[in-house]
Amino acid sequence: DDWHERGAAVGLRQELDASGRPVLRSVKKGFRDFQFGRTLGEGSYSTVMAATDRETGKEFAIKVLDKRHIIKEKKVKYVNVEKDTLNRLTEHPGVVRLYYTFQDERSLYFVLDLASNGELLGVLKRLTTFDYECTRFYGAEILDTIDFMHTQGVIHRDLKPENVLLDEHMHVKITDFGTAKLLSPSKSNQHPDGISEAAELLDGSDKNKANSFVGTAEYVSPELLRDKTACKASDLWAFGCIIYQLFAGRPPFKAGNEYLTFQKILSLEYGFPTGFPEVAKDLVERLLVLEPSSRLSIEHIKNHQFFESVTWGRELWKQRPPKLQ
Ligand SMILES: O=C(O)[C@@H]1CCC(=O)N(CCc2ccc(Cl)cc2)[C@H]1c1ccccc1Cl
Repeated sequence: DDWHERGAAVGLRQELDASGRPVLRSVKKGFRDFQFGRTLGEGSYSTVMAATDRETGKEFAIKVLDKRHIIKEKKVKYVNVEKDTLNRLTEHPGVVRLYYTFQDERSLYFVLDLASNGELLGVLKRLTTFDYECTRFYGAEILDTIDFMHTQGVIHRDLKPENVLLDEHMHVKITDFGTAKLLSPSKSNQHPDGISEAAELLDGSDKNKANSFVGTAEYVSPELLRDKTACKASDLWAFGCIIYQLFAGRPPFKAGNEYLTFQKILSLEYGFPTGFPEVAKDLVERLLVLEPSSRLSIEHIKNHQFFESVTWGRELWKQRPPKLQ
């Protein structure tokens, strides 16, 4: 892999074995190779720290998990899901990249991209709401990334503005895949081809349905609440909530406590504030639909009038993001 080439290129001291043959070892690094900096975020099972590679000066975000806590809370499965998901989702600009992992007796470490402009939620809170152009641009980058995840057979299951990070150029980097659902390879790279996709959605018998996990109250889908199953369309429900929130400055379903929020979701109890753009309203209304198979597919969302002027694909990520004001 490129770590060896990189190692050779920068002239790392080359170990030689007894007979003088170069010992090829992965240039994977460990705790001592980094200068740890500020804490970027605290999760229930992890802490993310900024860290600089002492040798190259490159900055990373390192997610640190305490083994004892993970084992005590029976979350070992999530650790492996996050690693396997990130390893499957390489090479897309909208997904935070996992360079490598390492461990010591106490902790596990994930060496990730540093998205230096933090969470989309933070920017939204500072601005209160996004204008049409910014909502369309960030909505497009998030949708393009969801499309990539789904074709790779990954359902994120906890999409929300806190999990949409912004890199140094203000492009989207989606993170936090510990609660993702990896579909079996057969169900991965298909676009909604009608029969099998619809069947997977409708009869709920498909074994790829997730269970025993509920995302963040405001963005959780009705099917997850009703029958504890998540499917690709569950990410599109969350996408609808995010588009609504960028324009309205708050999520569509929010009540005094989780139970009341769940009730609003299951009864589709939400409204649009005055001034909510009609075209965006139409899109959101076709995503916040109780029946998952009746929600717009990604292709239909891309062709919706709201995204009329967007050029999808690689071009999207080469554009300079609109000024957030
Ligand atoms: O899959 C891997 O990359 C290695 C394989 C070898 C290994 O021991 N681990 C750690 C396994 C593990 C997972 C959870 C806990 Cl709480 C403790 C150990 C894995 C690991 C190391 C560092 C970070 C994450 C993981 Cl899953």
